[in-house]
Amino acid sequence: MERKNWRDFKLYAITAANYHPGRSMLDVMEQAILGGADIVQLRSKDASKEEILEDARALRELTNQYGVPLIINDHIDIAIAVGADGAHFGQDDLPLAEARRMLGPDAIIGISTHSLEQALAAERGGADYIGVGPVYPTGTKPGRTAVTTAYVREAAEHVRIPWVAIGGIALGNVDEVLAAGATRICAVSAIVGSASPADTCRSFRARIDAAAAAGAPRDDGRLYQAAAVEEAAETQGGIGGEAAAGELGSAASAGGRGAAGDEAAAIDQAGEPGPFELTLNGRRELTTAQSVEELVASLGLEGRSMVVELNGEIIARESWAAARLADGAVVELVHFVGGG
Ligand SMILES: Cc1ncc(COP(=O)(O)OP(=O)(O)O)c(N)n1
Ligand SMILES: Cc1nc(C(=O)O)sc1CCOP(=O)(O)O
Ligand SMILES: [Mg+2]
Repeated sequence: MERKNWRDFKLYAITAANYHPGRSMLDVMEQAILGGADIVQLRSKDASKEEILEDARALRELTNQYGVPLIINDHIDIAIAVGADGAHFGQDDLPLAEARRMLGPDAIIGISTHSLEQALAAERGGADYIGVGPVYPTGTKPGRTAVTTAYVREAAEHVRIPWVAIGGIALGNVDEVLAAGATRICAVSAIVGSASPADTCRSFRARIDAAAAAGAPRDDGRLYQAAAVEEAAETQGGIGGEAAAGELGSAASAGGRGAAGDEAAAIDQAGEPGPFELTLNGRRELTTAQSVEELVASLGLEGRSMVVELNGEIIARESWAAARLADGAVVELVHFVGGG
């Protein structure tokens, strides 16, 4: 499995067995990876060292299978023993220089930070990435003071190494964190405690990608958001008017594909709809959604002001249920956050 540069990670998933009783850690993390988590951390606070080692070995195998980096929280010896890609430390853990000496120059070393001062010290100290949080109060680390999106804004402005927002982040507030400048998101309970970690990760990825694309220029030189608003206004008589300049929009890579005739739903031999691949905002995704309406719902975006383009054509909202998705469909979603 080809590995991408770990620095390009967007969605960081962390284990927490207490959030998924009755489901195995490996199954939950595999679902998270399939949904788009592109870095994984083993964080185990209550298990014995032996159990953590066993989990670490199993997770190493799984992450190797998918070419996803594995980070071990707290236990540097276990990180070394299982050949993890790196380790994550807290402010009161091993000094960074010592961790580097033990793990070597190629290891990914992360450290939690709760203020800009700590972030800049981590940069100087040789951290490869930092955690920025907890952005919101969270039951996963109860009693910690939330740093709020104010620290996210500071990190966006001043931190030069990769950083990831963490703490109380869920689909209901992730847009706010992205609007504050985060480009990478880490979630524990929202992912592993979800009924469908894969769908939740897909939804996170769609929001992260959407925020990233909002300011990116298209091939035609226009901003995605501006172009989508203009095109929607032309096609739908003004839906784009719902979005105000400067709002967080979402969009996708350029280019539609295929004709409307390709849009029949994928049905497997047994007559059951099976997962198939589409390109969603420039990313190849697996989905079982059979229509635009189902896709929007699977991303947790129902009720949002949104423009949908399918294979190069804008689909009016009243046609979402009828607009069938098929293998190879190219979908671009532009949703608008806030009003006025
Ligand atoms: C990505 C990421 N950020 C922060 C943390 C928290 O680590 P730490 O401060 O060591 O606290 P515990 O996780 O050990 O309770 C993290 N694990 N991952
Ligand atoms: C493990 C951890 N570290 C944090 C930090 O700010 O350093 S916040 C946090 C908990 C994240 O879990 P959830 O996504 O369930 O809120
Ligand atoms: Mg720790």
